[in-house]
Amino acid sequence: MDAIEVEGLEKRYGKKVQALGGVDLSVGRGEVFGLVGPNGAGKTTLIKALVGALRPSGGRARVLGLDPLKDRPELRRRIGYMPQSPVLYDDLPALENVEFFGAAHGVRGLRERAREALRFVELEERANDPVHTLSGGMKNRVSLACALVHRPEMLFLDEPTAGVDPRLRSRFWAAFRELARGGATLFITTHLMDEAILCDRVAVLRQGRVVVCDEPREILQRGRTRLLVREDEREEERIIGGRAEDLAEALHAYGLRESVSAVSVEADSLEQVVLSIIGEEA
Ligand SMILES: Nc1ncnc2c1ncn2[C@@H]1O[C@H](COP(=O)(O)OP(=O)(O)OP(=O)(O)O)[C@@H](O)[C@H]1O
Repeated sequence: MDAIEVEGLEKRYGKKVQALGGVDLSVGRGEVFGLVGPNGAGKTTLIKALVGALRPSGGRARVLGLDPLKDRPELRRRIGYMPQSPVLYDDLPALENVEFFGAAHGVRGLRERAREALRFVELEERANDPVHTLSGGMKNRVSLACALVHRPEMLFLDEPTAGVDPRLRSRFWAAFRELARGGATLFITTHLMDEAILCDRVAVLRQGRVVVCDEPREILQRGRTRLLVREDEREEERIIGGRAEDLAEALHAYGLRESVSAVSVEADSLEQVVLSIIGEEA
């Protein structure tokens, strides 16, 4: 059984807004799964539906084999959820915030486990500082510690690195990979394609529908490659497909003649490919 199974999931807000228009996707156990898409595409709505924080208007969702609404108490014990904006008690020390979440999950050996979670996000030395004295990035790290204090099998992270500096971002991603190596499944929304590329698979959501769901390198192959060849005094530019085979085929024509003095290749980035997919769909 997959960690997440979603079929035809719909969510309407009132009569006008259809936030999810029939989402189908599945996420395997131990996978690091990325969800990308423009503002308002429905990413947060989908996460909320999966953690049992809202009632879908239609379709079906299973997380760890459970119904997010009917089985919410059990689901909450087994998943961690880091919402888009940290929900923390500003006046309480970082450690007590983590303990609060741990206590809600009935964690045993609470103090030690909360310390361990803060150590994991490298904030142990700020454990006793009130949250309002921490920087934005540090608050995000406390929020991540709160989401994983009960060692969940599955983590939902809604833009966990928004407003986080590049060094800290790479630390977060190292932490995500470590959790996945330990067997956890991660479901992460992001706007950053250099993060999406680190996921095992990525779904692109647009206007409440999944338009692509694949491994990043497969998505990249949908892009275009710009080939520039200088031969004698002439420079020739060709646009070819994004697969390695497309490049080989295009180069056959030149046979690496000595007169070919320079070849340069520019492949679309994941961001360009995703933007063109979103554009095509529009
Ligand atoms: N509580 C709500 N009531 C009414 N409309 C809502 C509500 N929450 C979200 N929406 C609408 O649903 C759509 C999807 O919103 P959602 O927050 O899921 O998008 P998102 O992909 O997470 O966006 P972002 O990248 O900006 O965080 C948007 O049109 C949004 O305005």
